[in-house]
Amino acid sequence: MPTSTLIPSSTLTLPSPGKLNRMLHIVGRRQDGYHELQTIFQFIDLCDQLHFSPRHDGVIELTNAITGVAHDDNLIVRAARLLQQASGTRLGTSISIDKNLPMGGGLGGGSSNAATVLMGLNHLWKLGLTKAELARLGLTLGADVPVFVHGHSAWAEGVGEKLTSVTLDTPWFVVIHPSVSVATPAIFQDPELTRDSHPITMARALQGGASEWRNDCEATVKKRYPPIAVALDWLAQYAPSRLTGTGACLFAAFDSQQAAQTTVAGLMHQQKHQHWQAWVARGLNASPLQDALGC
Ligand SMILES: C[C@](O)(CO)[C@H](O)COP(=O)(O)OP(=O)(O)OC[C@H]1O[C@@H](n2ccc(N)nc2=O)[C@H](O)[C@@H]1O
Ligand SMILES: Nc1ncnc2c1ncn2[C@@H]1O[C@H](COP(=O)(O)OP(=O)(O)OP(=O)(O)O)[C@@H](O)[C@H]1O
Repeated sequence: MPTSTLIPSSTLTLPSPGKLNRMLHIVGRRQDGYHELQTIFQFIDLCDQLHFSPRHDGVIELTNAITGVAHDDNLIVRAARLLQQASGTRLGTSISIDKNLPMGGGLGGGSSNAATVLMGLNHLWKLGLTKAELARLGLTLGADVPVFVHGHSAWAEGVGEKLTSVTLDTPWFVVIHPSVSVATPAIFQDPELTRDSHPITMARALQGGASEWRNDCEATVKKRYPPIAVALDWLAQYAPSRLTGTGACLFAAFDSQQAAQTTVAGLMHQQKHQHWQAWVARGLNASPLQDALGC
């Protein structure tokens, strides 16, 4: 690429955090097949990093491919093109990514990348769209995009787009990926999935607290993916363990960083689980993306 197509001195690096569903109830199914949820989202400090270089020539390109995702299907490219079309800007961008979040892991990595692109390019291209407008655009890319635009821990209803900010405890989490890949659509299509949980109020959900929280996808995911059941049981020896989204990642909350690190260190010594990935991550109420953009 000739360097003259880049706009000088305007490169930007922004974080793209993961999320956990601290609880997830499925309370119904819509005509279009999507499910009505009640969930509590919390961000974690495990992040991808996106690097943006705006361009004069209108081209949108991701300069380093993500294995297994075609360039034009990548949510990064799709989000940038969507915003370009919606705003009518003639600017483009080159984007590169440092990928740290496991794909298809229930941490919302693809959705978070899309939200970081919408927020980052709205800023770099000086478009002036509101968060509500960006969230509406983002929802067409994935049900989890709006919460990453919203940028605060939230109680969510609908398919996850009706958001109310909440303030949660911010424990240290152990997050485990038991190295299996879960297909989200297959879980939501499973006839045995619990999809008739009684709706509860936000106040009741928050009062219930961590020990009461459950994920309605867990039974179906455990049945279809036995290694996830093994990992949930392993982690439950140390603290109540739960699935995030439709998995494959699962997590447990600890009071201190050291307690979480000791648990991960114990896991690393177990030969039979060495193929699992594990992280210690801090729960956050404000998204690092909002902090980076100062909003
Ligand atoms: C389960 C969660 O991770 C909870 O945060 C999300 O709701 C999933 O969000 P996502 O990965 O952004 O999901 P999408 O890419 O929008 O949808 C993937 C597929 O999951 C199913 N799906 C997703 C969300 C939802 N509320 N109901 C559904 O039935 C649909 O079959 C859809 O085709
Ligand atoms: N930039 C991207 N990063 C990750 N996955 C992407 C991206 N673009 C497209 N995808 C596709 O989206 C799928 C889901 O990715 P993602 O990491 O968001 O899943 P997830 O963590 O399970 O999300 P959720 O919790 O929202 O279900 C991937 O398997 C991949 O095929």
